[in-house]
Amino acid sequence: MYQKRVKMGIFNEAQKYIVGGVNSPVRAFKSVGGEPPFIEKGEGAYIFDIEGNKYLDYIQSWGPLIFGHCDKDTQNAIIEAVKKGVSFGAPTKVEVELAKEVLELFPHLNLIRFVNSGTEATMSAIRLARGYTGKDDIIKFEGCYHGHSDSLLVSAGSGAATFGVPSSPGVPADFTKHTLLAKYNDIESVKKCFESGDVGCVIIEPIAGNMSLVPGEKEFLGELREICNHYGAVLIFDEVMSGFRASLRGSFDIYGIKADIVTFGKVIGGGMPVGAFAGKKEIMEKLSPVGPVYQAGTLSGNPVAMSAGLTVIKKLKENPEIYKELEDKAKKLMEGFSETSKENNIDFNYNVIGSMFGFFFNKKLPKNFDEVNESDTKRYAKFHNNMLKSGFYFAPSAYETGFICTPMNEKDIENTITTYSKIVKEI
Ligand SMILES: Cc1ncc(COP(=O)(O)O)c(C=O)c1O
Ligand SMILES: N[C@H](C=O)CCC(=O)O
Repeated sequence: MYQKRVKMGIFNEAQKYIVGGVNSPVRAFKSVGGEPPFIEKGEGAYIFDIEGNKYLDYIQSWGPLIFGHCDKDTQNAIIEAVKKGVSFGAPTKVEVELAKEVLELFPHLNLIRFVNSGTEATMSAIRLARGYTGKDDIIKFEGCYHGHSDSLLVSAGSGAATFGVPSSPGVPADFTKHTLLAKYNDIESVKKCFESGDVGCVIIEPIAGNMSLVPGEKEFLGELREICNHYGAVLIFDEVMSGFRASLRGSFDIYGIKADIVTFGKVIGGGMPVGAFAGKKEIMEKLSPVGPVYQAGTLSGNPVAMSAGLTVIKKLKENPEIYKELEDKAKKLMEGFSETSKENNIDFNYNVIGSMFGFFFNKKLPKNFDEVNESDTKRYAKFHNNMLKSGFYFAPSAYETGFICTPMNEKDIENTITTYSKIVKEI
């Protein structure tokens, strides 16, 4: 496992050329301290850094790699696609195949558009919803993260929460005055927003994975659907993270609630840069070139990314039993952590949904962002450092979700629990 971190100075070197040494803030380890390992390769459940250290990887590229690193089927699909050419900027058959495979799963989603990231998917979905309803105001929820587009970077979770800049400088107040903020799992706060603005759309992570893991309550999400119907607002479920992760059909399998638009990313691209948004025909047909709402992308529907995504989605559809297996492993991990914490008088609470897990050093199980913020993030930092030193790679922020992949076995989970019981006195 972990040997030692030889100081190669690559992080210093990186900071000379790349802002903060990283290309996405949370990777810089600022909230947990220390230096990020630079990763050389992955293999199944494990990653290896450039100093030869091996880590059991509970991040899995922030969710996409449900079959772990270097899954042979995904790799082969990518290799075969690359052999034919990496990009054409023209339609390809594989886009149609992936679209069919995805839409087949959701009776309420008729058309899809592929983009290159989750950020693009949510940003475009919002534009479409505004174009469709003709109303500018949107409701978003505190602690939910939908990528970094201007109107959604308000009281956001994930890296924005980690770095204490939930509403970013550089976003003009004029751009965010149409973003109304509601409290997660609190329908009264939603009603107030509807009464105070001209709301055309509501965007939510039905299973919030960017303030650690906080699931929406079924009754709350049902009421949200009703209130959107009442006001003629478009309901967008952001399932960039939970899609094909929480279960095969994401929140739809769990709550049975039909959003008007659903955004996808991560798993749908098998680790390649992909996002997508899908919705009801009458809404999606407002999108260019059929309708007037403009949206485009030079590399959108990239054949290499589509081939990776197609392979992963087909594999998941053929093996739906894996979700139960992944959930059992996640539960085992969290129960083990919980018992150890209890024995050591440490406040600990957790959530598990499918292959996703989130835990809080907190007396109670949080239901919204305010309650998440009551968690002990200093203790999380110590947890993170000690586990990393022992060869276990957890998210470098208390505001992120953890992921189980299929190559993780019982022994991996047991080793993680045993290691936690060894380091628990240090936190
Ligand atoms: C729920 C959710 N929406 C949107 C995004 C943005 O996706 P991306 O980082 O691919 O732009 C993320 C992750 O970052 C996410 O977790
Ligand atoms: N929470 C984010 C994605 O889900 C973390 C990834 C990133 O911002 O780099």
